[in-house]
Amino acid sequence: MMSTDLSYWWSLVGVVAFFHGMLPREAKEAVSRWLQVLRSYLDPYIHFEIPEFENSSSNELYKSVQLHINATDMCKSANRVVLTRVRNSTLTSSSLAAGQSLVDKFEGKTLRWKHNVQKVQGDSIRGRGSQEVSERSYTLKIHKRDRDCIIPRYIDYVNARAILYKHQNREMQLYTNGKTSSIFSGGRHMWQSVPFKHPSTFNTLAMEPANIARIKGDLKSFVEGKDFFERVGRAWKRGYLLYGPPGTGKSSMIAAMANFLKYDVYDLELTQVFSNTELRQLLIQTTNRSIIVIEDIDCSINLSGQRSPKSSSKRGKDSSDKDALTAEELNMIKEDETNRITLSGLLNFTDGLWSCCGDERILVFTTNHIEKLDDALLRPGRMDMHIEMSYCTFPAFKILVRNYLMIETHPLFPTVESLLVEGKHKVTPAQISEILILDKDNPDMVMDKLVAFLQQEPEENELPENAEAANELESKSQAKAKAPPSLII
Ligand SMILES: Nc1ncnc2c1ncn2[C@@H]1O[C@H](COP(=O)(O)OP(=O)(O)OP(=O)(O)O)[C@@H](O)[C@H]1O
Repeated sequence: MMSTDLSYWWSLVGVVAFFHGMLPREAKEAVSRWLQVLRSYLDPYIHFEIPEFENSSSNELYKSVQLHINATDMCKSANRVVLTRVRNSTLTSSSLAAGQSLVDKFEGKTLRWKHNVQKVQGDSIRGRGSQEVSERSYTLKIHKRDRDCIIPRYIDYVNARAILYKHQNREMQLYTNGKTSSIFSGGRHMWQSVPFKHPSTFNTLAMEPANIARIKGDLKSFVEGKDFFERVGRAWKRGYLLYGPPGTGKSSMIAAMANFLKYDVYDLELTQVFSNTELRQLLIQTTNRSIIVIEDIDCSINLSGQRSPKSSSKRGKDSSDKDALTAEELNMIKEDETNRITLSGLLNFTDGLWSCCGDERILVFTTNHIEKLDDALLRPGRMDMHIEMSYCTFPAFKILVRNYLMIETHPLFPTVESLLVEGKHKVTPAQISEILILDKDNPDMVMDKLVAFLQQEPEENELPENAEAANELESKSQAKAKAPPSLII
């Protein structure tokens, strides 16, 4: 029945089109209007117009579509692409050339984007007469039956992709804390930033490849874990404790994490923070999707969590004996506690009430001496993953050689391997890097020097500690790391 109806309409359209050329102008226009109505009635698709408005916030959706088309690499399948700079941004993005269309898939449905560019006469500018300007829009073509079920979700998806694309292509920032001297801001604790351009990545990090894969996997599941964290009622944050001797790549690891996630880095200098209140003031200013770093946590400050003997003796009474104190003395103690930075104040941000301020935060603590850390910091739930940055192993050495000398193998590799495995003395990736950087164009000379370095007696190669001390430290560290584990690598 339906097909008979349609063929009837189509024959009618054919007849009208045949006589169309012979009609007078008014009749032609009327027929065109009639044909348009007919076409939209018969067309099973609906066309959404998304125009770009110059200097208007209402073109946000147009921008989002453009970024979404970039983010999904849809442009790769187009014949003609235009490179443009996204307005009010440093981003360069490719967009579809005028008239080009592309297909997108969402929840199993097919959607088609078309880019329209039309030249029109614009307003006169400074009396120079009207100018030709381009009016741009995207048309989204979608089957009428899918309209209501997917359009809201699809537009949310396009916007989310655009935000992600912008985030991943923006300039990252490295923040450090300081105090303003302005009398107006009353010496407020603030962050100052510089662009963050550290070249370290997970490809340049010398570390056991399996460990790198685990850390990358952990970070990935963290960023994709919004729903999970909500479901289990935990703050969307993750803590990493990096420990190991100097020069084993703790700072390089932080930079690699930041580059992998495209997160800003807040390098918190704890020695410049004097109370829990100041610490709170700083931490609530940090933005979502950032890494907050406290380096050398063991020596940043006394984080024992105990009241300082000085303040206790000043009051002449033990603060734990609170029943024996007057209300005034109790107030003084309370005030003193807020005026000092304590381990519990810091931990409040890792798993206390304040841990929920902001989303997608990563906390990284580093230390050269895990054995010196307070057990409270190592308890499960505090730092989710303990990562040991160790002396150079042979697989890690191969990564360094590949990066510095661009070679995958060398006749001296077995010698280096046996020297590293023998472990007569332990060398850090930093020490090896210092030799590998000598001459990138002369691998033979560099490898000779490296073997000579590894064959030196331990005391000759300027290790910070002798082998015995290093071993002792390591066994203490291992004992500490075995303490109630989070995830230990
Ligand atoms: N695992 C590593 N992979 C690649 N390069 C490394 C590694 N470890 C050290 N290096 C090299 O040594 C330099 C110093 O390393 P880095 O500062 O990351 O060590 P660290 O463990 O943070 O040291 P510290 O405890 O003294 O801060 C880096 O700039 C890098 O060139």
